[in-house]
Amino acid sequence: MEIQKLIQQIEKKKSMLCVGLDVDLEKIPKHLLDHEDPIFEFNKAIIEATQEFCVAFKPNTAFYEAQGLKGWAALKKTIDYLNTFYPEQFTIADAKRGDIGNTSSMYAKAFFKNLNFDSVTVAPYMGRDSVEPFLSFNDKHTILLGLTSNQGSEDFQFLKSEDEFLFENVLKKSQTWENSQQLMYVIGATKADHLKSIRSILPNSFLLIPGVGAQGGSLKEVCKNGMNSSYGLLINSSRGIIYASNQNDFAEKAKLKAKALQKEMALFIN
Ligand SMILES: O=c1ccn([C@@H]2O[C@H](COP(=O)(O)O)[C@@H](O)[C@H]2O)c(=O)[nH]1
Repeated sequence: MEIQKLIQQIEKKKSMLCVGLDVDLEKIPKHLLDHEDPIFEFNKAIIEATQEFCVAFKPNTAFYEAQGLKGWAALKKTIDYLNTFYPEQFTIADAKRGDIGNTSSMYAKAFFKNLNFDSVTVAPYMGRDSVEPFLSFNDKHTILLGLTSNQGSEDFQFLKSEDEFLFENVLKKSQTWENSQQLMYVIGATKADHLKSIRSILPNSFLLIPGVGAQGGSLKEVCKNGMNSSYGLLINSSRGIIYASNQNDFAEKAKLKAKALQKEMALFIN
């Protein structure tokens, strides 16, 4: 999907919400387990209930890979469902890949060609040649882990050299890579106090922001510090939406959570 189309959707829906489809069989309503494909049944209900309030969906592939072949099949059915019935939704495979060049090319093929996601998350640690194979897909987006939401981000991402944090160095260097205009970045909502300085490095890039809700990040702080003139944010919530209830009313409750987040975001969208 072209960025312009994503921006139009944000304007139309007054939403920057990304719904995370992190499906854990132990957390979904028990009655769904009787279905042949409980993960897909759950996703379909969540997508139907929340799509009017969001502009993106993000399955985290770990939750599907953990279920083996059945999980991968459910992931494929989910992305096909989105591409068929909601092609206006931006899709993110949260897979956090990256390897030597020829292997990265295969990861890119898997998520962009085979599964047909709009974007995939990629770890920057192996450097330029591990990321450029993803960037060679013209109509697709590579979302680089910039500053993550977890506590362990302190271990490496905040190491300082020549007055610069390692994560800042990663952001700057990645902007010199070929087709860097196709890069987006993951920045944790729990690190909202760094968003202003990140915007001085990346004034135009879209940022995927996980960590509101269950991880305690503030939506208001994220919007205040992280938006740019093209909105520039996709704000993810997974558990806070999809596990709002584990009863028969799970989809209705997810809808209410998505609606509440959209309402809060709308205050920041013209
Ligand atoms: O820094 C990061 C990078 C990725 N994530 C992922 O986002 C969602 C967050 O889920 P919640 O339930 O809303 O906390 C999940 O898939 C993470 O793996 C992140 O949280 N932080």
